[in-house]
Amino acid sequence: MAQLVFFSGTMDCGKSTLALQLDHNHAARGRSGVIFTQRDRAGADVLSSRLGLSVPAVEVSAETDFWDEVVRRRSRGRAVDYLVCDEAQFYAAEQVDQLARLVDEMDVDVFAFGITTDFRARLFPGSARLIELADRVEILQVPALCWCGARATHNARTIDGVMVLEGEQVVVGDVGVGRGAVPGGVVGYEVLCRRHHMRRMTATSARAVALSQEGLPLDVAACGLPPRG
Ligand SMILES: Nc1ncnc2c1ncn2[C@@H]1O[C@H](COP(=O)(O)OP(=O)(O)O)[C@@H](O)[C@H]1O
Ligand SMILES: Cc1cn([C@H]2C[C@H](O)[C@@H](COP(=O)(O)O)O2)c(=O)[nH]c1=O
Repeated sequence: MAQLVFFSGTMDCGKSTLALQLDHNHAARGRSGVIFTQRDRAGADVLSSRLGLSVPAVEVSAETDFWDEVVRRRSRGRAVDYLVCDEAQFYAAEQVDQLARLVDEMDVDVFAFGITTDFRARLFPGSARLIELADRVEILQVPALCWCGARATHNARTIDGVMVLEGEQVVVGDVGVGRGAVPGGVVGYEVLCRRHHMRRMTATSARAVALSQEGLPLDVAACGLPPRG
């Protein structure tokens, strides 16, 4: 029986890499799939992983109807056994409904990949609907890490290096500083554990605190402050 599976996590935890691996393994067994993505950092019509692999993909827009996409391909005689759907956090709730319908009524496996929450720790619409509808939500096995060494569970946005909690929900960018831009400055992202997301403590700000405490009779290492680098 086909399934709707949501592989979820923070930025930079290996989702796109896993998407490419799943596609490879299913294709190797003669199954026929279609790869979709939206707003990949590498540009339109491509699914890219930070490990260096990228493949052509169908760009999802607000007009995309997944049901129609599959019907069109099948009516041309092409098999569609599964869909790989990357950056699914950006999909509309109705598009996730279409994916669930494809699983139930056309027996198409859907493997969706996306970040759960935005920089304010609020669910994206696509992720919220996937959590509501998926047969399974899978958390990736190799965790991305916060600067303190704990598993990263949240995504922080920085503008000119400073963590922010205001702004548009969608700003394409990468972990690290300086790979996206908004009118107010240069956007970066950093993955953090919940404790440090709630304290607005990025690696940079934690290092600044550590420096300001230098010379105090405090065991800084015991406080879990980040290494200098
Ligand atoms: N140079 C590298 N060597 C080994 N692993 C790397 C390297 N660069 C990135 N990675 C791995 O790739 C992961 C990011 O993969 P990617 O699929 O692009 O993430 P996501 O789609 O979740 O944002 C990192 O968590 C890390 O494990
Ligand atoms: C937290 C957050 C992220 N984004 C964007 C930034 C990236 O372009 C993607 C996530 O891609 P990844 O392959 O998982 O790294 O989402 C955003 O638009 N808004 C946010 O709040």
